[in-house]
Amino acid sequence: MAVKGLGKPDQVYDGSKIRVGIIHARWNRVIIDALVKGAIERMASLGVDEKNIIIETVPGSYELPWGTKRFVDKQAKLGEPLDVVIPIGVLIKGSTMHFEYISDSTTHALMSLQEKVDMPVIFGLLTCMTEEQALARAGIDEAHSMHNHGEDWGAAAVEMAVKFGK
Ligand SMILES: O=c1[nH]c(NC[C@H](O)[C@H](O)[C@H](O)CO)c([N+](=O)[O-])c(=O)[nH]1
Repeated sequence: MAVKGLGKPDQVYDGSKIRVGIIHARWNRVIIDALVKGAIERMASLGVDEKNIIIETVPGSYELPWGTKRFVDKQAKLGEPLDVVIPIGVLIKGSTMHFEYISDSTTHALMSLQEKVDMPVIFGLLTCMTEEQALARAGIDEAHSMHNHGEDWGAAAVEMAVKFGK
């Protein structure tokens, strides 16, 4: 019996009235693009209009917290406020401690950002020890051994925006 992973939603949420921001890093781009595609496809399947999915990018995962804050502010100023935002980044362990410092600091910053922007900030940061782990979690490894985690993030975004929206 599969234990790990996102369980079935308690109901199917209608995303037709929400606006979602996706802000993604550009490091490890092949994996990023698969995750973003998975999130968009899942949100579209839940009724989110593709014109209500706004995409922004930053250089790397370390820039996600500040970039997300400014992205949310910019959309509000444009009169097109977001209901939820999905920062997406892929960190892959290298031979230094860079990975650990960025993973830890970015995770904490994204968690606390929710209070500042007063909206759900979905955790779309993959922190992987190997490239194979990252490919698998984007659903693009040879064996297709895992589902695309971007789909889970898209589903979480719709649920959190619909359930707890302002
Ligand atoms: O998004 C990532 N940024 C990475 N570094 C760049 C970092 O996020 C910043 O963009 C950079 O330090 C400039 O601030 C990564 N590594 O270093 O391995 C990585 O794996 N993923």
